[in-house]
Amino acid sequence: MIKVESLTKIYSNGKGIRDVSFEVQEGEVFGFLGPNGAGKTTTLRHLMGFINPSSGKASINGLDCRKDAAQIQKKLGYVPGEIAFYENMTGAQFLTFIDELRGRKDHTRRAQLMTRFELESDRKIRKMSKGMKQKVGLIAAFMNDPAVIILDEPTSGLDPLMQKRFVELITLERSRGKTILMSSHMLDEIDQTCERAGIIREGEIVAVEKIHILKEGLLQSFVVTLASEADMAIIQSSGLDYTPKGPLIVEIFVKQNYHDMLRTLADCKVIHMVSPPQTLEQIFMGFYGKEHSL
Ligand SMILES: Nc1ncnc2c1ncn2[C@@H]1O[C@H](COP(=O)(O)OP(=O)(O)OP(=O)(O)O)[C@@H](O)[C@H]1O
Repeated sequence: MIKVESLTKIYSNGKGIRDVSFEVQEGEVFGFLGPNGAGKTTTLRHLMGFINPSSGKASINGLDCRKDAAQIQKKLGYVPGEIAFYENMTGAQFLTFIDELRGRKDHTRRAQLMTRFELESDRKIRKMSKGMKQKVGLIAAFMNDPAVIILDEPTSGLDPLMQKRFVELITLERSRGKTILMSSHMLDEIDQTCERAGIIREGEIVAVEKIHILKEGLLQSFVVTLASEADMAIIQSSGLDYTPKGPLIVEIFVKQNYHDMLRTLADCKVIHMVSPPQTLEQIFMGFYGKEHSL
């Protein structure tokens, strides 16, 4: 359905993407993960046909993303990373304008999406926060009910409740057989919505895998507060991978060997223990070792 083949774009400053290849199957929700500046937007803009590649190609449903850009853009739902609107329109006026451009008469879906995202549709766009504009962008992309949707960091600016509503929307659209490609720098979000993901780092794809396989490589950390120096000594002689974080605090890194950590901690008095949310960084560290962070 979506096919990216050896796509390369080198900007005049030498930055860009190199030899990027991946495929998204029909009906699949595919995550495109990478830190800021990794090349996500550049790749997605090629899919929209906005830029010429230095080499390689991209296609959607057999159509060439550059040559057949107009045809692709008409059918696709797209939320860009930086959304530019007609600032003097209200949210409702903008959405009506888009519907008119597309010749769409049935506004039921638009109304449902406005309710889902609790859009204050009478507010002028120039007076909207980043999160409010993001909601308008999401509604505009989904209201046409497109079969293929490309989302560039779709939840940036959204508060946790709206992020949850977004995840629910993707789950619903997935069950309706939509093909979705979404970029993110947050593992959690991709974990909740996608079956597979590609990871991009410094312009190059480093992995394309099912999410559960990516997570198997995850280096999970636990920050543990111990009661005494004697407990610290147990950790020090345990063979566990850890970093001291304070006089009686350690961060223990685990890669599937949870039982080793639990056995060691069973001999200690643990005052407090927390596992910070899993990050993209931890996947990289799991794959390449702690010295190769992002
Ligand atoms: N028009 C441009 N001219 C020159 N360099 C560019 C241009 N657009 C992007 N870059 C550079 O190409 C690299 C990839 O940028 P890109 O915006 O695709 O990354 P990204 O993964 O989407 O990151 P972000 O989440 O920060 O937008 C970065 O080093 C960026 O500075």
